[in-house]
Amino acid sequence: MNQYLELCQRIVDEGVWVTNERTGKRCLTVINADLEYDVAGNAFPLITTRKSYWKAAIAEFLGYIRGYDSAADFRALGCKTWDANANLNEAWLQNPHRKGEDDMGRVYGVQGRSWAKPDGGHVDQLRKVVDNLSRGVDDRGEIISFYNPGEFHMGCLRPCMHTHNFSLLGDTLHLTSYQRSCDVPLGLNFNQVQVFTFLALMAQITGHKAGKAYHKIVNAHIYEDQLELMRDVQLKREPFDAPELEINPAIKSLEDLETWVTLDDFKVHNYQHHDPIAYPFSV
Ligand SMILES: Nc1nc(=O)c2c([nH]1)NC[C@@H]1CN(c3ccc(C(=O)N[C@@H](CCC(=O)O)C(=O)O)cc3)CN21
Ligand SMILES: O=c1ccn([C@H]2C[C@H](O)[C@@H](COP(=O)(O)O)O2)c(=O)[nH]1
Repeated sequence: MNQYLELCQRIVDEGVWVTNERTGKRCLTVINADLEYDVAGNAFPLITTRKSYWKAAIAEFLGYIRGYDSAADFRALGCKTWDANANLNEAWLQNPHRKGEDDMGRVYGVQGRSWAKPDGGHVDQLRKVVDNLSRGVDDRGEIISFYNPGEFHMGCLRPCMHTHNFSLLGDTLHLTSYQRSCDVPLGLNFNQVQVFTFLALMAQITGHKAGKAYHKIVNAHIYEDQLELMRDVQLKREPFDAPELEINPAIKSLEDLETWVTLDDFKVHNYQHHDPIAYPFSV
């Protein structure tokens, strides 16, 4: 929690104003942040200085694992976070590749599970990583990348957390995740949960101990309409200790994640938090 608050404070103290053309808003911005999560010690990186809707964050990631491309499928899992990008962004609404209501196009999970090959067919990046790790193999390329510049024009948003690189050291699995752009008040609250949970889940289904997750962020920003709430409300609060995440031990394979797993298979213990803060969202 302290590393999150330190990043927020650093943006407030040292951030530079940058105008963002896509949203038409100014963002207070810093470059480079390195966060670390102790998955072995189960210190779940939930924000405690406001109420965090962690279930929606896990639902969003489960949708990526399943390769979803429709905001309706995300809603059915319990997460509304793609409604705006799928249905309210003017540039995407006019894009000829948009297949209709709720379509997100070839983003995130679509690239992770079915990256189109130029010579035909598709690559299932996640399946390959799961298969290798399950056999105890780390070929130094256990990478799942959502970042496909050749198909940016076919999706509603370029992926922000774009690459996940797994590493096996002995019987312990580690994860390094890369993020190009980070809405610190809203997105990071979710992304911390997702990096942590992805490592915990992958260790569980490939039969390894979970180690550390390293989260590397390039452009970390606070939108102009979020700044006051962050500086004068959230940053004035004292954090509580980290809660713990419990994952149903019956989840044993990628097929389990693809088929029957729901948010009921995840529980958080000892989550003490301050009141909710409703930050404005930029489409
Ligand atoms: N500007 C922007 N920021 C983001 O963080 C973001 C995007 N766009 N577009 C794509 C996804 C969608 N994500 C989102 C979208 C909405 C919330 C959000 O509104 N969170 C609220 C309430 C969540 C709920 O009730 O489930 C929050 O208080 O955390 C969070 C992440 C993260 N990403
Ligand atoms: O997982 C996510 C997804 C998105 N974001 C934020 C970061 C930016 O504020 C916007 C994306 O805008 P771009 O113009 O494409 O950079 O969404 C996030 O923090 N986490």
